[in-house]
Amino acid sequence: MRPRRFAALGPLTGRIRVPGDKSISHRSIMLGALAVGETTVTGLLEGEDVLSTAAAMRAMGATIERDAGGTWRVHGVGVGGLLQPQAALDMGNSGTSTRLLMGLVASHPITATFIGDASLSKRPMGRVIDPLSQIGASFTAAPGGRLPLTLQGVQPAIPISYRLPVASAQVKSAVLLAGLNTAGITTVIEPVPTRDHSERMLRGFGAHLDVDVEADGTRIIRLTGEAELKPQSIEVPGDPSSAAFFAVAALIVPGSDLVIENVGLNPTRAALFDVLRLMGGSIEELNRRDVGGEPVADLRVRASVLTGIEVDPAVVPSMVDEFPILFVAAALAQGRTVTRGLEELRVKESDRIAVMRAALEQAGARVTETEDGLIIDGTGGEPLRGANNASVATHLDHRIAMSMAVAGLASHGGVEVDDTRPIATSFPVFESLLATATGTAA
Ligand SMILES: O=C(O)C1=C[C@@H](OP(=O)(O)O)[C@@H](O)[C@H](O)C1
Ligand SMILES: C=C(OP(=O)(O)O)C(=O)O
Repeated sequence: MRPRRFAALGPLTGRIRVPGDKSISHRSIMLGALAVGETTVTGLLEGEDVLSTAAAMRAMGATIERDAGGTWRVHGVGVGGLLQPQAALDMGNSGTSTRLLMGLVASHPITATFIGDASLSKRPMGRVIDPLSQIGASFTAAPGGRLPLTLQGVQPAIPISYRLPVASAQVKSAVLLAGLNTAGITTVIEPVPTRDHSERMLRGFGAHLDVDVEADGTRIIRLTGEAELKPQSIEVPGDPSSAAFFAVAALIVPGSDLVIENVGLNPTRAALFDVLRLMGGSIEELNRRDVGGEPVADLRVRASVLTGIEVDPAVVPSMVDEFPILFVAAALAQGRTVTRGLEELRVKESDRIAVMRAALEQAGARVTETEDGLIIDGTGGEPLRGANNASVATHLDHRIAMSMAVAGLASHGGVEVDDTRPIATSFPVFESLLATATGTAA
């Protein structure tokens, strides 16, 4: 454990740049590892989750290297060319690595064992075991469909048409990635749209993929299998899910005026910024442009008086990882914020509804937990009391650790986070950027 106390550090000012998008970074490595030739990636997130993906793709035959200038070079094996890994694939804390790689392995004639840390070993894998069993892969898993899990892939695999029972980009992506090495057309029917990086990037790498949108918004995604992927040169935009912590910190710490550069604003990801604006947050988009086929802007965020709102459950998939930090904003807002439709938060790195309720209460916020969300009565801009002497429990969850760190910045007594190590899974430079933005760097 590496505990740290976060207390008021003064306003956040100047300009910062957050690391590359985690979802796009995972996919850059995976698709590069399946292309024939050299894919180059700049701005890759060098967080533990993405490094777990890279290690696994190496173990299955790809060559993946970082040059001195920070560019990553991936030499792929070609679709169908993944090799049998010689040891268990350690996925660490990363759900995305596990579920997407299960999809890849499922349509190759290889067997792989997936292991992970205590948090990942509690997370449900049945949601990918189900469709991947339909294509013909077989599984032995710990009770409840959890890790450790051994997957025996199949060749030839059966092309399926699969309707997603949960709104999950990971499940969608697992099925599509399995479809890459499956003859025929693999179809995913997505009643509620989720992040579309897999679709964009599969097309970018030259796969044949069509998306039809029905009148009610259902998306029908068809991928033609036995694809030949062509190597790409990828520039990864900054991660909106990382920018979120600094955006909320700048809104709630009086006197802040911060520019966060190069933030990816794909509409399937960026709903937090819209919700914060609806609450009265001053978030301006500067220099809107395109980076690697994704919309990007610099965000200028100024301290603001926030007002509680009812968050429309329809936006949940477009900000699914941002609720912990939204709860912190709500705890400092004037009036009540109501969130619903968050049941998926209970199966992330921790049960993010229950864990944030406990942590925010400990810091002095007024919070009520419901089955599928939190109701928060904010302080109206007054700092929180702080967590006194007890540290808040983060349960190996990076987003809880960073959210409660930000809560500490807007508290009288500070907030001690019990373990800051998990922050390195998605945002290894979080603490150093915080020091930069608050002018407290050594
Ligand atoms: O596809 C992805 O890259 C991700 C999808 C989301 O998970 P679910 O698909 O399980 O909602 C998200 O929480 C995760 O951080 C990254
Ligand atoms: C849920 C997350 O990631 P993963 O599912 O990849 O562990 C996250 O980063 O908040």
